Amino acid sequence: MAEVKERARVSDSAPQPQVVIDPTREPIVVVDDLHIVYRVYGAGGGKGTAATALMRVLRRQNRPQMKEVHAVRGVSFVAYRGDAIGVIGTNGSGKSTLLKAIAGLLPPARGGVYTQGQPSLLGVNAALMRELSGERNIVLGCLAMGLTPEETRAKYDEIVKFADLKPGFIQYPMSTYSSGMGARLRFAIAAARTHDVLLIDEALATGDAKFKRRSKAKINELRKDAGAVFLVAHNLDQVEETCNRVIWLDEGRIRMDGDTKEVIAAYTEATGK
Ligand SMILES: Nc1ncnc2c1ncn2[C@@H]1O[C@H](COP(=O)(O)OP(=O)(O)OP(=O)(O)O)[C@@H](O)[C@H]1O
Repeated sequence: MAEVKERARVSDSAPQPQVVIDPTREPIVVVDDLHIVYRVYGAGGGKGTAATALMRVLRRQNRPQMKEVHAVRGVSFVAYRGDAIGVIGTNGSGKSTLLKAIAGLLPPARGGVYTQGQPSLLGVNAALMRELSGERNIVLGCLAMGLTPEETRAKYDEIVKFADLKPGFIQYPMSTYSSGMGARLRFAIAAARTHDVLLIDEALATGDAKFKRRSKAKINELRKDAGAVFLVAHNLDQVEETCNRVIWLDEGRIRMDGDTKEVIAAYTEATGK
């Protein structure tokens, strides 16, 4: 496994660490001074009671106030071919936002994301159709990922086997699945093809121990062909087992980026988790 150069730990107020470029490896994702800002309309206008609404009318504030949430604040790093990067941090530190931005689902307020190839975001909320059967979702999911009908047919059995649903469930609507079953099927579909950049957001959190073991093996397999894999997870064991590098986000900024064991040790010490 290629060595990832480590960056120094920084305090909250200090500027974020310099990006260390490794010219011997092929860059797959370049994130350059990325800022993501959400705009929340209606925020800051009190508790939304009739009285506050009346005040707004009297003050001729027709539009509710808008609040900005600066979720990612100047994040920069380079992910190289073969990297499996765990993204960790406390609730609200910006992990999911960073993944969505890499997937191209959120426009940067400043800076940019450059990827080699097409990023695929595999999240617990991945867009499968709840009212359709698992069977139909496999076919639609594969076609949506760009597989041909022949490739879809060839992959079908492997997907069903990997999802390992209870007998018969593959013909039932996904609305009848437990959250764990849905997550397994989504993961199985996404794992059916190789991805240039694979982004996994807590997808494995709902699986049982056996599924977690199998999905870890699958991620390692995907890693061989993928450009880079990103994994957001609260379960540090899972990150430790799967990733060769970890980015620790703190209030939208990179606190540390480097070797998995060292970053997790520093994070555990700082947060007591
Ligand atoms: N759609 C949204 N609109 C407004 N603010 C948002 C939205 N999504 C996230 N945020 C805010 O952006 C910040 C980062 O959220 P994000 O979900 O990226 O954090 P996270 O590290 O993934 O959190 P968690 O561990 O709880 O999943 C938080 O302050 C959150 O409240």
